[in-house]
Amino acid sequence: MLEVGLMLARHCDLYVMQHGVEPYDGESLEQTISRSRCHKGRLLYYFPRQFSTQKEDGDSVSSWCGWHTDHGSLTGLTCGLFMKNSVEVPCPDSAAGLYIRTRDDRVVKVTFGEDELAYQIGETTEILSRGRLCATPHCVQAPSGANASNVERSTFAMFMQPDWNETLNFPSEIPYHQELIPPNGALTFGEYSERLVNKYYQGKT
Ligand SMILES: O=C(O)CCC(=O)C(=O)O
Ligand SMILES: [Fe+2]
Repeated sequence: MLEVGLMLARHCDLYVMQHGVEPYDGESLEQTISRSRCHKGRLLYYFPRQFSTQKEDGDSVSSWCGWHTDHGSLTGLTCGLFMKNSVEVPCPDSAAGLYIRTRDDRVVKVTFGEDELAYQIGETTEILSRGRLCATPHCVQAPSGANASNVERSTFAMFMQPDWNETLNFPSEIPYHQELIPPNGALTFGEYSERLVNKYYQGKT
């Protein structure tokens, strides 16, 4: 997944340069990802919907995981695996699964097979590419209907991100989290991540 992610990162760099951003002063996505030892692989597990404590989300598109963007560089994903009572089952509801919001504001269901990988752009890439690449808003919908009971979902996500100690030079114009960036625009990815976590969980900056 990392190997393919690096190939994609190379294309992202070319795209960004073609769109008028100079070779990033050593901040190429490919190089940043390739020298990082800070990627995170996570096996994600979504409980059957009837165990959800959130009642208000009903049948919404984000009933399993709310709309968000990932904060790293690139996220690699495998397709969701659905299980019922410990046995793999076909997805019982064609509306269930991962959704993204496109640049032109359409909500699109992401479909890909078990021998394929999907990649999403993270916020750090949006910021460092001066907005030429956009972080991918996404959410996950739980299955509904008679056959959805006891159905759980698992998938694997690899969050590719800069090294904790990598200094990132943030541009003066950034689309979000502006208040987290010091006047000289320089923060390590670790400092940036900690500021983000404080912002989300304690309302501190
Ligand atoms: O489960 C998925 O397909 C997406 C997971 C996700 O968005 C995340 O963990 O950040
Ligand atoms: Fe995500």
